[in-house]
Amino acid sequence: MSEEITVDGSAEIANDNAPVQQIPIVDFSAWKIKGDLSSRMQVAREIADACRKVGFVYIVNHTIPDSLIDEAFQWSKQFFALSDEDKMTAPHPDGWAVHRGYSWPDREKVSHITTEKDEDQRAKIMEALEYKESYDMGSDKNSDQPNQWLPDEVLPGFRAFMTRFYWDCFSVTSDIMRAIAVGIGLEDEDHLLKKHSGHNNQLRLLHYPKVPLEALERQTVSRMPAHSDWSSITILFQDDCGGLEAEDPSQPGRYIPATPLKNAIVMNVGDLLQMWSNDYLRSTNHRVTIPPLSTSLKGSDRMTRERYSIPYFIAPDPTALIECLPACMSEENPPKHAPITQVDYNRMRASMLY
Ligand SMILES: O=C(O)CCC(=O)C(=O)O
Ligand SMILES: [Fe+2]
Repeated sequence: MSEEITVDGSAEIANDNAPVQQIPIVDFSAWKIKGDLSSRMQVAREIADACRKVGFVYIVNHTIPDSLIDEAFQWSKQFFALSDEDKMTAPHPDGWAVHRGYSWPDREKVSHITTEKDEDQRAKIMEALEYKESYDMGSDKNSDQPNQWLPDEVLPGFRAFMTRFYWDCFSVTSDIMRAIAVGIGLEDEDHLLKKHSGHNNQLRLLHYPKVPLEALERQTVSRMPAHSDWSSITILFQDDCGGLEAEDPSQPGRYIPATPLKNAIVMNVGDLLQMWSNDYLRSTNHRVTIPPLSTSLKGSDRMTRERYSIPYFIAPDPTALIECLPACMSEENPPKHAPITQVDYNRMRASMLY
């Protein structure tokens, strides 16, 4: 038996005191059956529970068809297979203010915002080459973050597909946010969603090229250093390479592999939802490191596999105020964070990235 903290910060007795060792899997199919209130509640509770204990959850039987996910990865592969010259027709603008377009290897510095606490490790992370390339997109209606599309003749159909995929991702994440709202006891399932028009989200294609395993082992090269996301929530699709890991909140410094599960959504809580919920839900640190099935070669010839992933970050509208939800505070558990707008929080975090 152990003491557990409830949504308003009071304590209750619970049986489950086992160390968190894996990322829970939630079957989302019952959420879609509108009349079935008790099954919907069960899904909502399972997701909220995972967000509280681990901050990461696999969601299966969601509404994004497998064929669409496959197609997204095919487009991503085609994009990254373009010549450097072609990719550079849509470069990430200088500076941090616009986070759109193509970032070549080591351009974006997640090391600058790493959550790694060990001093020696931090020093290594700062020196390592961040060997990933990315392409970021958003809503065409977001004038603060203008898209950097490729000229259509460079990859015909790419823009149309990605625009559609962006809104399909928003549709499923809207449902996930509704479930989270219900799961943490909010009366209005749209409460969180009301601050999210969808125009401030970010769809990102990521490619981690193959790299000598020794370079990752010696940490002269990194894939993605440990960090938290500054979204409300993030969903992610990944190929079968592996290497994504989430820090175990109950054992800081210990990482749990987010082993690829075909077509599952990997969902994680971002900093904003953690702040909204007064730290009840966890914005868990995560990183991309050596994939488990890395090599068939020997010595310095050993190569890791290349890896593709597609995260989608949900953010509230820029002027939305992130302040503690009344349901998540009490006299004994007052708000832990000063209210802040999305745009201010984003500025604080993004300004260190480029
Ligand atoms: O590539 C991945 O699996 C993780 C990406 C990620 O954490 C991010 O872009 O914030
Ligand atoms: Fe992340």
